[in-house]
Amino acid sequence: MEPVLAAERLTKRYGPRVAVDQLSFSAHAGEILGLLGPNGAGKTTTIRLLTTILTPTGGTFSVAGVPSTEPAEIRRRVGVLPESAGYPAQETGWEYLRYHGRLFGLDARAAGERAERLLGEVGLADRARTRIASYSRGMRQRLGIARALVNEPAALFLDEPTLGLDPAGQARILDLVRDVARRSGAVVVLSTHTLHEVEQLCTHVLILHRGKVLMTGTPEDVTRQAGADRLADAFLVMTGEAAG
Ligand SMILES: Nc1ncnc2c1ncn2[C@@H]1O[C@H](COP(=O)(O)OP(=O)(O)OP(=O)(O)O)[C@@H](O)[C@H]1O
Repeated sequence: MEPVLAAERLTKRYGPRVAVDQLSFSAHAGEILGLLGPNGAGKTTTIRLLTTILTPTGGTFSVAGVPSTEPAEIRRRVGVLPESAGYPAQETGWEYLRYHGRLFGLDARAAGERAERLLGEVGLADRARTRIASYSRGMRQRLGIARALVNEPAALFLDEPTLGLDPAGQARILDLVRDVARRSGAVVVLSTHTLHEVEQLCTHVLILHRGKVLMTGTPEDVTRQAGADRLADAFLVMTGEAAG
């Protein structure tokens, strides 16, 4: 089976600083890949490269077989919830999603229907016609995930999707991500600092440190390879060793 997402020595430099250093990995349909790493490890830069917001300084990647040399085509196949998304407060959730559907070329009716369906999928059907200004943070995050799904992407990127949410809000996002991966068959890549979230949700993990891949595999593989009992301990062992 061809990977949906593949990176080969993907690199991003800012002057002398290497934010992402020869990153290679692949992910297949239905996988949920957790990007882990301490602050500054390169998680956000990786997501920005793979969604074509940034241009690599080295290496290549592909999404659903489309090479990184065709960024416009990649953009049609990816969805992203950025680290801190802004929303038009005066619009309703439905208007917001319909607008994005139109941007991706749906006609008014199809875009309206897509908006309706997605709002249902993320548990916002009853708030479809209220202004985003009245949405809680958790609701906005779910709206952001719906927006990222408007173009039915092959790869969905979520940058710290549960940041700042209470435990119930976090659990709701995790259930939603699991549902999306199962229903759509998309590869989901999410960055997080919450290790128990990764243990509960991710089929694979990629641990980054100073822009390099320290380890990759299933959460169980990574835990075992680090000689730890829990992923959290494995993470500390690896990033601690690498830093020391
Ligand atoms: N525009 C930029 N100019 C210069 N350096 C940058 C820029 N963006 C990121 N960096 C550097 O690249 C490295 C990786 O940053 P990145 O934001 O990708 O890390 P991260 O793993 O997402 O961190 P966090 O967990 O804090 O969000 C850091 O050293 C950061 O300072």
